[in-house]
Amino acid sequence: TRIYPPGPRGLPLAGNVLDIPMTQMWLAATKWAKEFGNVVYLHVFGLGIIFLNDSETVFELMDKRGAIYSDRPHLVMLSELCGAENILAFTHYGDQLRRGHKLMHEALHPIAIKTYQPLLEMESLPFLRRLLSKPSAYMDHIRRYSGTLTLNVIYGHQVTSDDDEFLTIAEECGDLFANHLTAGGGVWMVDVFPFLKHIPAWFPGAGFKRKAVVWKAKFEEFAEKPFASFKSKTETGDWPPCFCSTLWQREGQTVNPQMEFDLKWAANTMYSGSLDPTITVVSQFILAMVLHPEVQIKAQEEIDSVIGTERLPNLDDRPFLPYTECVMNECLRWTSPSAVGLPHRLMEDDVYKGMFLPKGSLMFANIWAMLRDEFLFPNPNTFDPDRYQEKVDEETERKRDPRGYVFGFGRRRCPGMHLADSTIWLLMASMLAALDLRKAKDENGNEIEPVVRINNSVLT
Ligand code: HEM
Repeated sequence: TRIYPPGPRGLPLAGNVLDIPMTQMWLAATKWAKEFGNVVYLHVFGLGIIFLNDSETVFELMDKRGAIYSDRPHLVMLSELCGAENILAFTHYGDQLRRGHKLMHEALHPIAIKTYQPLLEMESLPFLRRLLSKPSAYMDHIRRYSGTLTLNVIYGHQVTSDDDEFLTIAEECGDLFANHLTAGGGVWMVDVFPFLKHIPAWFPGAGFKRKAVVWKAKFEEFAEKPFASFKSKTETGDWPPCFCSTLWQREGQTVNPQMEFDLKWAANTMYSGSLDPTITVVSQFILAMVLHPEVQIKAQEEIDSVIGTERLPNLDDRPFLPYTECVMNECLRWTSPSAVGLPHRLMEDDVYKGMFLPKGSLMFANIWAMLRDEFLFPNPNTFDPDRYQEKVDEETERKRDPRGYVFGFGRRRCPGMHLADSTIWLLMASMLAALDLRKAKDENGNEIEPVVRINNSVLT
């Protein structure tokens, strides 16, 4: 007989459909972990949903057995009807993904991203200026910084105004994606009952189909327009160095339709994948600094003493600013930008420590719980950058680096992690060097206590 991993007992047929919350899923997952252990099994109408709650299990399965743990679930609404299947984060494990990964890897490996360093540094000053002129709109400034930078790095497109056409499309698509398409956890009725996709759009109750037509067109515009603008430059040869130009040039005269398709979607994937998490980490950093002025002062003193007050920090300064590094580590850990990552779909039946893991199951790595491991991170709910200064052996040092978790695992691990790491460090260090981040004040001059609310959708 097959022994499934333990988990909450569900309804006879529908399974755990009532147990799975649509928001803050990591909190429920962490509660189950305490009750049931490192591997927790749930199912919804027979579809396995498995949480892996500790790093050893995740590395054992998602890394070492990556050959069968690297697919993504097939979501009819998201992938088929809205056309997101070409965005590589949702692409099935196979040739298209491999080609896309190869392109992204060429542009995003640690040495390649050094070429973007001047660009990153160039954008920090206008960002700080905008922040100083209107601090309350900080989220808009971070979004604009991140969007501007990504458009430049990927398409060589210079943003010159706030109403830049491509920034606007990216905003619209980001909003569609987070607040409409995946708002209910990314799962639609048509995902549970795929035959519904055949009902005509005019049919009563087929509102999802009418929405999908509009959203698909928007996503295609998002992939098409910046790429078309890049392509128009290839005719004159007047192109700044960027992800697209580097790969286009490498192909010489022989850019075939497949390469063009791959490049277009890899570029779009990088653009859509980079915006949200970068914005999340930087806003979490601002929150942490506002709540912990003593940490902010300590980091500012370090920066002032190492590089002085005459210039902004740059990436070459990074190795000489160890405390600032600890602050960044703790920002990545404390409210984890990605709490359960993106689900990996198990491609074959598997057995782990005697437990049967059925083919087709969705595997979630409980990053939130791993970053709250009391052995690696004592008092895990406390924001404490000093924890990284404590001397530990090499293995613990490696294990307590949050980068080993927040970017996901195995063959689907985030290809943008080195770029994200540099971008975020530079933003944090520049803000520490130039600004004092403090609580907002009300009309009577009293400080407003920030409300800490982490409320991501089910996927993040
Ligand atoms: C702090 C910033 C970021 C965080 C925390 C983050 C986190 C993640 C996570 C957790 C995944 C899923 C990994 C898995 O399935 O195991 C992922 C996938 C991905 N990320 Fe990131 N990411 C960040 C920034 C970026 C940037 C800057 C880019 C591009 C330039 C990017 C591109 C991607 C892509 C393309 C995927 C899909 C990979 C695949 O499915 O094969 N990310 N990221």
